[in-house]
Amino acid sequence: MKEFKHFINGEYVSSASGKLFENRCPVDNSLIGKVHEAGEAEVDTAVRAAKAALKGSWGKMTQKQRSEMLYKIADRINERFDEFLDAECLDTGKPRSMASHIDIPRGAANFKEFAESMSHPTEGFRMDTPDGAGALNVGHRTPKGVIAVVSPWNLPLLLMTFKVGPALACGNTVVVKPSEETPATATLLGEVMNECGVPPGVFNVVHGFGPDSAGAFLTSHPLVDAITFTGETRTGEAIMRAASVGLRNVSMECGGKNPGLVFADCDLEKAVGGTMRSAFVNCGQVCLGTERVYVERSIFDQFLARMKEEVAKLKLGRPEDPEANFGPLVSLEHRDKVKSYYDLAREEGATVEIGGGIPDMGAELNGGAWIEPTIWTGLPDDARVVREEIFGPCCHIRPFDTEDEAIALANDTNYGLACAIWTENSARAIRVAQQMEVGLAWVNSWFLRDLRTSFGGAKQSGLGREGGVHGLEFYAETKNICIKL
Ligand SMILES: NC(=O)C1=CN([C@@H]2O[C@H](COP(=O)(O)OP(=O)(O)OC[C@H]3O[C@@H](n4cnc5c(N)ncnc54)[C@H](O)[C@@H]3O)[C@@H](O)[C@H]2O)C=CC1
Ligand SMILES: O=C(O)/C=C/C=C(\O)C(=O)O
Repeated sequence: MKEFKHFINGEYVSSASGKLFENRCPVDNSLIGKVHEAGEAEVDTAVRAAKAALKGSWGKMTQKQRSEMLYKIADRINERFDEFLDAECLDTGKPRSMASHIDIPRGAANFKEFAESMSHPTEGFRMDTPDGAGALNVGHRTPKGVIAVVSPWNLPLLLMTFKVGPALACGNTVVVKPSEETPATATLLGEVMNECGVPPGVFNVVHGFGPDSAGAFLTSHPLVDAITFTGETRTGEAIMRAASVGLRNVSMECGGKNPGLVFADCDLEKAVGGTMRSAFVNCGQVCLGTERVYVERSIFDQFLARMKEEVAKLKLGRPEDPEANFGPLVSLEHRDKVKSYYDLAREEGATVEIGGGIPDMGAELNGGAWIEPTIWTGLPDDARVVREEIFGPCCHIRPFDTEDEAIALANDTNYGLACAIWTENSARAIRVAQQMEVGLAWVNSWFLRDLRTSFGGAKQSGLGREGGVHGLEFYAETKNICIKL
């Protein structure tokens, strides 16, 4: 049986308390291994190691040397691709076909893409002074310090490295608290760090839960300088409260209840294909996923019929099944949550167009966290199923009559992460995208990611932007140096 230890100061260490928790595979609920749960002592050791590393050889490296190290990390992840793939698929149950195209390549790319972050030009202004000699203002960046990275289970390696990459590129050190559901790839990354010569203390991992556990101990640790988080909005609020002590900076990518807007002038097959992906890929466990679909009335029946045809074709199966494109949810606990929304949808008056239950996967897999991909129609706009993030393979499809109505419906939410607009009319696409209250508006696409672009949410979907140079605002401290001439 596997044992997942903390990675602190370049070494794998157990918890002094001897506390362990189980890590189970959602495919069949089999036991993968036991995970050490960090107490305050391990978190403190990790944070202090990270603090000390800032002053060691890491802190003295040039930007070029750090970039070279990040390239090496990316290359090493790619060399150990299959180990990362196995670990991610075992923890999450997701199809290998998906993880090998998205999770692991992006996990590596996140180090390469952000390697040069700090070399982005800083601002400079010459100013006049009364004596006529003038002064020069030069922006100067320094690392922020120890960054706490609290990451979720849906795209474990991808979302963790999306934070670790730029944090290291900017010269910080990190303490990662991966989700308790998915400890494997963060643990494996420790080996890669050592193989690439990353100095001890630069990258640390502590395992455990949120409240009264590693997550809370880490985010309230006074030597943590900033916290980056991806997960549920309510967890984000708890972390902000912890960060308010000592006025630490936070970057938050939180929940979504993202709309898809399908206009009659769309390319129907593109819209169906894109909406299928946005609602059902990764079993609907993507914060950017579409859970509300608004379709212009004249094509509503046709669109719905095509979606049902495509859902019926989804092939549920084990990660290694080459035909399977749909895995289980991450855990039985999360399955219970999603299933409770399936039940609620019926109570709220939905028509279940397809799915709505737990599939019979056969004796070997029935213990797993399987759930049917589901489409509903007929719910009122104030139904909880239409308003709350479910984070499962489901969507509600509703007709609209005018562009203004579609925009109003789409924006009628506390969230504001992403949207997908389907139309072949470019003027409409731009007009609608500009009015969407979101951080990410996709037109005739979804989850198409250029890592140089800004990433983050509006309203209760997040705080701040990461990605490209936008991450510099968070991962680096900018100081203005004013030189009197
Ligand atoms: N990418 C996203 O936007 C994600 C959204 N979710 C949403 O959140 C719901 C709940 O899933 P969870 O895994 O429970 O998400 P969560 O937001 O509770 O967990 C995310 C991370 O935060 C940590 N955490 C939890 N409470 C904490 C606290 N008080 N202080 C510090 N760290 C804390 C967790 O251990 C985990 O590492 C899902 O059903 C889904 O709706 C979940 C995962 C990812
Ligand atoms: O492409 C990214 O950087 C992130 C994608 C997905 C999420 O953020 C998420 O599901 O949380």
